[in-house]
Amino acid sequence: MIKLVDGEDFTIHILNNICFVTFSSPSTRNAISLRMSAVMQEISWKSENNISIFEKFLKENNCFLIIVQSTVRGIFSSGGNLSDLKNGSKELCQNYASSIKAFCEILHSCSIPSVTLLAGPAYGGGAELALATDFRWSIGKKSDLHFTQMRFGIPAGWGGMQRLSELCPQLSPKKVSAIIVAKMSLLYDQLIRLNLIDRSFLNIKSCIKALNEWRDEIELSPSDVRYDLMQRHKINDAYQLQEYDIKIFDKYFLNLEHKNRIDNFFAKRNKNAE
Ligand SMILES: CC[C@@H](C(=O)O)C(=O)SCCNC(=O)CCNC(=O)[C@H](O)C(C)(C)COP(=O)(O)OP(=O)(O)OC[C@H]1O[C@@H](n2cnc3c(N)ncnc32)[C@H](O)[C@@H]1OP(=O)(O)O
Repeated sequence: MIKLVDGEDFTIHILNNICFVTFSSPSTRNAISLRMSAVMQEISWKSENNISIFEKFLKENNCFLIIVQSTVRGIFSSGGNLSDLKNGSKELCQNYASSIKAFCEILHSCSIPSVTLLAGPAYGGGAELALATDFRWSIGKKSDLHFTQMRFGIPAGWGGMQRLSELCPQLSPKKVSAIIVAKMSLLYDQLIRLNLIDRSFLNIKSCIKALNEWRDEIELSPSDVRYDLMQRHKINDAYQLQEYDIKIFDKYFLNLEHKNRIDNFFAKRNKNAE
């Protein structure tokens, strides 16, 4: 196991090519503290070569998947740490939201698939954190997202409003504003209907099994094709994306690896038929 962050309530480590971002603060129901945001700021800061400490860590340790999870039973996160925000001065809290936002930005913009494991509800900024990853998998059916920010008189500040429209085109910017203004919740069944929850599991064991299978499939894929495919999301223009897809298909079609894999397919089939 290789660790990047090793706090009592917030850790980031890589095990078997999977990076686990883990929140473990039962006493605050996994509220995101000022200290956690300071760590996020440090690891999200991009140096001269435009790569953050977090991305460097992922790259150097050949990470295939990023998992964001909670070890606190029954909840993903209660969002911003309200005690810290109540007691902290404006100066102390000035980088709080932008640091968490920068970390969320890396989760969905980096070239490694990311998934949040939800085994309970998320509130306010916790819901935004859950929206930062590419996928959301639910363990059980209690993974509701509660947009409670307006209870405290603020809009969502960690990129969650844009992410909602991005992940779910039927949630127009106007609909998202209405959700936030009215402190609405998106309950499990709605999240399924909106495709905001991608998979559901009865228990953690079956979820971990699926994660490991996913990891294995990624490892089995040819690394150069995988690399090229995982750059697609950086292209926003539809025409340029079409051109890119044609280019990478032509690059690999009937090359040695492609031919070998076809040979292996037939060899395996013939062996099974014997
Ligand atoms: C700036 C951030 C902002 C954003 O940008 O979006 C936000 O995130 S605003 C915060 C949004 N969060 C919420 O609206 C959730 C607030 N909390 C609750 O509604 C409830 O605590 C809960 C999460 C539904 C859990 O309820 P329950 O299981 O009944 O536990 P308790 O209420 O008794 O809480 C236990 C313990 O945890 C502390 N706690 C809970 N949430 C937070 C929080 N967000 N920040 C700090 N501490 C939190 C709570 O005070 C209790 O502590 P003790 O009283 O010391 O036991």
